[in-house]
Amino acid sequence: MGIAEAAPPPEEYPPIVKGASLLIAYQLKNRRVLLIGGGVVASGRLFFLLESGAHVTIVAPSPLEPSIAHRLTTNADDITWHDRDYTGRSDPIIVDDFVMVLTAIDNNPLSREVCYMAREKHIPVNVADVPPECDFYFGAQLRRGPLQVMVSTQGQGPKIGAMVRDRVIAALPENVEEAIAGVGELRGELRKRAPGVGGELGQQRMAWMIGMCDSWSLDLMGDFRSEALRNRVLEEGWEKGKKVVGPNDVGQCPSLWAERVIGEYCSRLGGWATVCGFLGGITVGYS
Ligand SMILES: C[C@@]1(CC(=O)O)c2cc3[nH]c(cc4nc(cc5[nH]c(cc(n2)[C@H]1CCC(=O)O)[C@@](C)(CC(=O)O)[C@@H]5CCC(=O)O)C(CC(=O)O)=C4CCC(=O)O)c(CCC(=O)O)c3CC(=O)O
Ligand SMILES: NC(=O)C1=CN([C@@H]2O[C@H](COP(=O)(O)OP(=O)(O)OC[C@H]3O[C@@H](n4cnc5c(N)ncnc54)[C@H](O)[C@@H]3O)[C@@H](O)[C@H]2O)C=CC1
Repeated sequence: MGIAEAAPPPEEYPPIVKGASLLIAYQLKNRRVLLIGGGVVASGRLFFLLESGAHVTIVAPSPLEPSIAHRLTTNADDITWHDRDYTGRSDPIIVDDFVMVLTAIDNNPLSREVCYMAREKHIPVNVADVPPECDFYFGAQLRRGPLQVMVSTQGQGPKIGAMVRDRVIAALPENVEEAIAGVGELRGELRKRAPGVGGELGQQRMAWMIGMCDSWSLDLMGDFRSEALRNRVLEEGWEKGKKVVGPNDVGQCPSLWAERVIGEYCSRLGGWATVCGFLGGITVGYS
């Protein structure tokens, strides 16, 4: 089929509205990052860098912001600290040795100099005090285990970004981490039963996972951490014609009403399996 034939009518494509950032989840594990500055902003940068598994070289004179001093003791292997001012082009520490450079100093001209040094070497740079010189911005973030959300306002309203982030936190289901863990394990086992990359099988795997996620509410997907339930949906669903099986098909959840009314008791009583089984007089066959 030719490209023209396959393409839907142009009005179905969203228009391109330039001026956005590219939001990506950058992998920094064991990569070396240069952080210049030791104040409040640097302390926030350090936290996120350490959580991402980076090795951070800090250049900043004493005294450091207290949380940075604390991380030096708790994460000694992940941080190299040079207790002095960074001097720009004349400094023995060169940007070439890092995959990313961050400045968080109260010195605009030096920040710009570091920025140009990094640009010359095509190393991505964030300059906290000079937004136009940033290759990337930080944003307001939240993390629940594997779940991460970042809000960006294109440099215009960072505090609004933080306020929106707080609303997202309030709207998150309590057990979203469990749901992700459950779905992660289900995907892993599906891959074992149906290995391989791409092709028709890949399409079928993806269609089945999408169907499963659509059929199970976020509140219930944590139950996929049960091996017995995973086996059951794989046996009764995937193995039988790639059929999507919902919670009702496996006696999992009577209704959204029940979900609301008894949800809070679930953890105490050992999870939805116990509660749904008890209410419906059903033995669901897993714990
Ligand atoms: C461009 C960017 C570059 C970058 O830092 O990457 C940048 C730049 C600047 N911020 C400044 C000020 C403030 N920044 C915050 C807060 C945050 N700023 C963050 C990101 C960003 N800030 C990037 C754009 C993000 C986006 O697009 O949304 C957050 C989201 C993430 C983080 O820093 O980790 C974090 C909230 C995190 C949280 O709460 O969790 C507050 C509020 C507060 O502190 O409570 C204020 C005071 C209020 C105000 O000024 O609005 C100034 C000084 C302005 C001046 O001198 O007047 C500059 C420089 C300038 O604008 O020139
Ligand atoms: N991106 C953001 O979220 C925000 C950015 N800013 C900007 O970030 C900059 C830093 O803010 P803060 O951390 O609050 O300032 P701060 O005054 O608390 O810290 C500045 C740090 O830079 C260090 N420093 C100064 N010259 C240095 C050099 N040559 N080499 C190494 N370290 C040096 C100081 O010793 C100090 O540790 C400010 O210029 C401000 O405009 C401010 C608030 C928020």
